Amino acid sequence: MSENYDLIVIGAGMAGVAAANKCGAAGWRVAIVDALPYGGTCALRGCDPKKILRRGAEIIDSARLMQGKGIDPGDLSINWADLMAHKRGFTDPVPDKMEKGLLGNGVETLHGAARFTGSNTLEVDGTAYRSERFLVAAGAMPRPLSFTGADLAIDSTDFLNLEALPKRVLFIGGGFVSFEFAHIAARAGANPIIVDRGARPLRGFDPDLVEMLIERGTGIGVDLMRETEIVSVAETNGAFTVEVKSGDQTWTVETDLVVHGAGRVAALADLNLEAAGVDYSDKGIVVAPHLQSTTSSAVYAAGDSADTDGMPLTPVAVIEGKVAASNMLKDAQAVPDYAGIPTAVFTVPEVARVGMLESEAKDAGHDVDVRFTDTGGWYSNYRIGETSAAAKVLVDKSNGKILGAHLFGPEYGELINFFGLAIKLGLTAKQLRSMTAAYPSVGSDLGSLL
Ligand SMILES: Cc1cc2nc3c(=O)[nH]c(=O)nc-3n(C[C@H](O)[C@H](O)[C@H](O)COP(=O)(O)OP(=O)(O)OC[C@H]3O[C@@H](n4cnc5c(N)ncnc54)[C@H](O)[C@@H]3O)c2cc1C
Ligand SMILES: NC(=O)c1ccc[n+]([C@@H]2O[C@H](COP(=O)([O-])OP(=O)(O)OC[C@H]3O[C@@H](n4cnc5c(N)ncnc54)[C@H](O)[C@@H]3O)[C@@H](O)[C@H]2O)c1
Repeated sequence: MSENYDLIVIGAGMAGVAAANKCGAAGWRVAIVDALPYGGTCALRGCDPKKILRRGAEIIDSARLMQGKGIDPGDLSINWADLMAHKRGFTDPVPDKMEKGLLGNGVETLHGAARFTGSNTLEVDGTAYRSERFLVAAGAMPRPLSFTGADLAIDSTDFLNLEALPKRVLFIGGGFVSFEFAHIAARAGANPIIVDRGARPLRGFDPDLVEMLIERGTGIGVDLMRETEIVSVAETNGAFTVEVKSGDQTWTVETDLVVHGAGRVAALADLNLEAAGVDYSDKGIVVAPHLQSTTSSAVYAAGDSADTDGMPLTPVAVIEGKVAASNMLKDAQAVPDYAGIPTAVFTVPEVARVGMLESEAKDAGHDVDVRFTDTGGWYSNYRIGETSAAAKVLVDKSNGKILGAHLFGPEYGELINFFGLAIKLGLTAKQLRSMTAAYPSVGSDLGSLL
């Protein structure tokens, strides 16, 4: 057994690295361990590579929107292999860079799968370690699916590494992963189908704007089957027959690829948390609001593997990693501030949200002024040929404060950040409207939305 550490961090993703760097820089003896190359989901298998592929889709879409308006898209197309190489130009250097950054902060970097052996001990591929504290930042993994042939579906990581994109692609689930990837696939020449068991996909987003997104998707060839369950998947000669069921009707869909977009669960199964006396569920480690395990004082958790009020998103993972680190360093009980954290589904165009949904605001008893605007005809959309765009801003009538903002349109994934800041600072709609934006920028539409 090696000597005592102040902290061992499990998982070198956004949450783990933020915490390890902070505690290492503060002079603690810190080690971090990952079973995979350093970088975690966001940088290697999620947000960043996804948005590089999306760039290809944006260019195709932008050119098509300008057809007959001075641009001839001709046979403009995505070269999938080259786009993938462009993606690897970003992802390949990440593990080295991240490890160097950690070493620079005095953090020891370990490689292998960690597994608890007691409340203050764990082993990494057979080597034992002891620490005063642990931060579990192990992230999430695709939810195990139980229908026959579920193992024939590839996951989001596999999709982001595809060497070639086949023509027919079926996505299981109507969430972030399926919508984002289907929008990329359609612009790359595929015919995507999204199969969702619910009546309303992207449930965390404004239903009116999601319906506009679905209609926009239909226009580019993204099909959606609602209230439809997957019964089974079977493979014959490299193609797949997917049996689906809606109500009492059952039918089959032929496809070349099946992609898992049916949600993710905390990646805790291999950690042997029972040995450390740590309570957990599919949502993550059960923690107090200050991110300490409710059943083991030596263990903290952050990011996708912590069961908190924060959504499983990168900005949340970073905030939680930093707050957990600060609480451990100071023996304090600070609570992460989740106010005003925006989220976007990076379809083309994107749908974005910050703060409350209209239904949440009304259920919470707010007297809500719902300011809905169809911005499809506005200058900023006319300029680029987009006709499908809208915004819904929720203002509390009692004090003028912004309760929520919901946007669907090009560049609105940037515009949403202004609303996030306004909600975090508790600004009123009038105060936000007092901002002067560069003109003509999408930011200059803000005043008119309020
Ligand atoms: C396809 C996709 C796209 C996404 N796009 C976005 C986006 O655009 N914006 C956004 O905000 N969020 C996005 N997300 C979510 C975001 O990636 C996650 O919320 C974020 O990366 C979580 O960070 P984390 O540090 O909690 O976990 P992770 O980054 O997943 O890191 C966990 C690490 O722990 C390691 N690990 C697990 N178990 C062990 C063990 N036993 N021993 C050693 N190491 C272990 C794993 O190998 C992994 O590297 C996306 C997710 C996916 C899947
Ligand atoms: N842009 C982003 O921020 C971004 C992008 C991708 C992923 N993520 C994160 O990753 C998480 C996982 O994403 P996701 O898209 O896999 O999940 P999700 O939770 O967004 O959506 C899953 C969907 O699958 C449906 N579903 C579940 N089981 C099903 C089944 N058997 N058959 C048919 N439909 C089924 C659900 O009803 C739901 O609509 C997200 O919650 C998000 O936090 C974020």
